[in-house]
Amino acid sequence: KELLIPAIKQCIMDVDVSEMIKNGLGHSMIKRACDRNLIHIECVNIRDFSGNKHLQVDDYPYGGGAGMVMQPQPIYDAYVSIKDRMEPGHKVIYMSPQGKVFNQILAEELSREKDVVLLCGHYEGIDQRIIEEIVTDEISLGDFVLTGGELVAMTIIDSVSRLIPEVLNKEESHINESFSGGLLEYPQYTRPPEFMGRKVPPVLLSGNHGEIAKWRQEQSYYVTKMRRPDLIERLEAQK
Ligand SMILES: CN(C)c1cccc(CNc2ccc(C(N)=O)cn2)c1
Repeated sequence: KELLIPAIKQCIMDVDVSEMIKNGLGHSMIKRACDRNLIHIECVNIRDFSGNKHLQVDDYPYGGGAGMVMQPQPIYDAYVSIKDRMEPGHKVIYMSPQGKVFNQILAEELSREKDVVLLCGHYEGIDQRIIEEIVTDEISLGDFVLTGGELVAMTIIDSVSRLIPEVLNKEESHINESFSGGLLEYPQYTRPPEFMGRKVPPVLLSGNHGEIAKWRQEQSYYVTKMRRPDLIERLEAQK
């Protein structure tokens, strides 16, 4: 049964943070998807494989310098403890500032994978040899540094899970279509019709669905042009 469950199966991470991942992902969408066996998330603690009584998983960097580096052996042993339960050819993704910047296209690719391992490093990173030995892809959320890769893993889990069929209910699933047009979202309004003296654009109250769709397309294009002209260029390059 467990092997038949698609999508994200394994997060390899540090001991004191796996609770954060489980709790952080406890919120409704992910929990509901797990309960319905649409996704399966397991956390493996690298510290359980440290091999010494101090549960040490990091060490001083060769060549000196500040910070600590995670040793290769505990990570390797943690990976070996799960790899035979994974689909052959599964990706092992290491989250680091040196990785490929994550985006919706990459999220969609990952949502089609059966099994994915997310390797969360702490400290100043992990020994290069474990990257060469087991890592297939490196992903970054952007140009900033976190204390560990766990929050990156949670972000990837959330953005990928919501793309898996059936995870979002029918109301929620329209959201994917709007972004996947490559443009940013148009402004959204709901009740009341006037708030703090600000009215809802009349077209949205007109019931004229053709006009509404036209207004939304114009707004998406305008918002994108103003805030992310790079996305417009990318769209035009694709034509
Ligand atoms: C060299 N160094 C500091 C480092 C190297 C590897 C992992 C980590 C763990 N922290 C992370 C991970 C990812 C990101 C991101 N931008 O996706 C930000 N921080 C830090």
